[in-house]
Amino acid sequence: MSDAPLRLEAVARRFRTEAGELPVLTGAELTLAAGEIVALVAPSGTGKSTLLHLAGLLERPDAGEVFVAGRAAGTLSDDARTAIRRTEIGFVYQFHHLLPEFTAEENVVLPQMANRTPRAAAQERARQLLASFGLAGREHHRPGRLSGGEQQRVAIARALANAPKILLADEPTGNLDTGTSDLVFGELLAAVRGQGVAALIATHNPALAARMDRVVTLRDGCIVPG
Ligand SMILES: Nc1ncnc2c1ncn2[C@@H]1O[C@H](COP(=O)(O)OP(=O)(O)OP(=O)(O)O)[C@@H](O)[C@H]1O
Repeated sequence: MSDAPLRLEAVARRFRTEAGELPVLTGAELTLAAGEIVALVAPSGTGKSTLLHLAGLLERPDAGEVFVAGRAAGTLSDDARTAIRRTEIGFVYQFHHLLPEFTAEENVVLPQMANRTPRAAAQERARQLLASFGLAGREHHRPGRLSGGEQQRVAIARALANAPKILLADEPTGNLDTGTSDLVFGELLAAVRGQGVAALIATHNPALAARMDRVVTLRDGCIVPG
């Protein structure tokens, strides 16, 4: 399935530490089908964030290959990888990483303008996305004036702003209380399903993982069914 949105082929990554070489990933294989939502559930320190960084072209593997929409990323220049990241991939982190001096709307507009969307169209999409997350009327609030759940909703809207094919999320509701986490996570899943985005979502929460299409884990640096 060469045109799957995301495919990892024998991906390996090791780090040099004071204690010696640490082989974190040793041959990770994963294919995300179009619109498929996969939970990545694995103990702390087994390489979930490392895997997401490689899948998102933020880092390069020591061996193996990452394919985005069938295109091998390894041979591409950093600029070409940045362009793919901007157009094809959305990221959500545990902490929202919103720009504090910009409003909610501007935080969703900026990645679109970086992608050459005209401002008016970007604003329209930002308003629609924010409204779909229940944030109508709060578009002009800065992150500091929003609750934790609202901030995370803005971060999800921002990740979806450029209509990516792939969403990568690292504990996207991990800093919220249980009730808010359940709500925001449900909204994230609904948005991802509604837009047909393929998603790889790391979580420690088995109840959240059970709401996805498939669960995988990491064992000895490889991806296995969870
Ligand atoms: N840049 C780095 N240099 C050295 N070691 C690193 C580096 N990045 C990650 N590691 C190590 O690689 C291992 C995997 O880290 P990673 O952050 O991918 O795990 P994780 O499964 O996401 O953990 P958590 O659930 O705690 O976030 C850890 O032992 C970590 O200390």
